[in-house]
Amino acid sequence: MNKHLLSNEELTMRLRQVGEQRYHDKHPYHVRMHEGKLSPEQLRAWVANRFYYQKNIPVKDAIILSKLPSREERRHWIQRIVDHDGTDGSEGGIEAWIRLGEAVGIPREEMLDERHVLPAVRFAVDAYVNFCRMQPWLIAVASSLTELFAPVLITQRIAVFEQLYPWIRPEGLEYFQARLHQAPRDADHGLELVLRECKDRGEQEQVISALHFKCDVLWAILDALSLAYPDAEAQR
Ligand SMILES: O=C(O)c1cc(C(=O)O)c2c(n1)C(=O)C(=O)c1cc(C(=O)O)[nH]c1-2
Repeated sequence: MNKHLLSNEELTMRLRQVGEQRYHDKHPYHVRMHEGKLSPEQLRAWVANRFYYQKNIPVKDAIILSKLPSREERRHWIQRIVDHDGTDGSEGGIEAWIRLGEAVGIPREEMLDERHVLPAVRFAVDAYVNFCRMQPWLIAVASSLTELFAPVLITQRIAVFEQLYPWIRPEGLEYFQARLHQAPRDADHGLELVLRECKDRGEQEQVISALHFKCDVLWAILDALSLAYPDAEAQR
């Protein structure tokens, strides 16, 4: 059995492999979204359900914040909460996602009252928050590393929405534009912490498993959407 401590390069490669194999861009629902094949109803369902993920991100980041061992790391991490919850004069990601909802035709109150949120989406997102609640901070931080893979995908998504879904009002894309600089910054910090703090091979394997778990959360959200909003061809 090969139990040596992985080098930073090796660990980074193992983490990237998890994304290459299991990130949600490979899910059929997501593939169809990026091929321009989702119906307006399917796209609205994705936006309304992803809102439950978005609104819980700062909650799980507050949980991680409370566990971080140093002032320096908390100073860094708190920015994630500000990015989503906003501050005076800058509304933040949750508001931007509500506007994305409006831009695809979902009234604000329908986003806020969660009427479109599927039970399995709720369970998947709650599992992510609870994972971060229960696990040591290093493992919780590692579960956020799907953000390593998000910038490429979000860059594509902006172009896809503009070109293949021209009925989406352009102001809806502001959320994704903001993530283009927030996500790489967050991913770099998360990866730096993981590489620096993993002390043995056991911990290294645990952070890889945490990323695996997180990919499963994102995958399960899309499984739920596929079941509730099947393709027109599949219904025939
Ligand atoms: O649209 C996407 O594909 C996507 C993916 C992810 C991700 O990989 O978890 C995040 C986001 N967006 C995102 O907007 C976001 O704020 C975010 C925070 C986190 C996290 O786990 O802390 N992931 C993601």
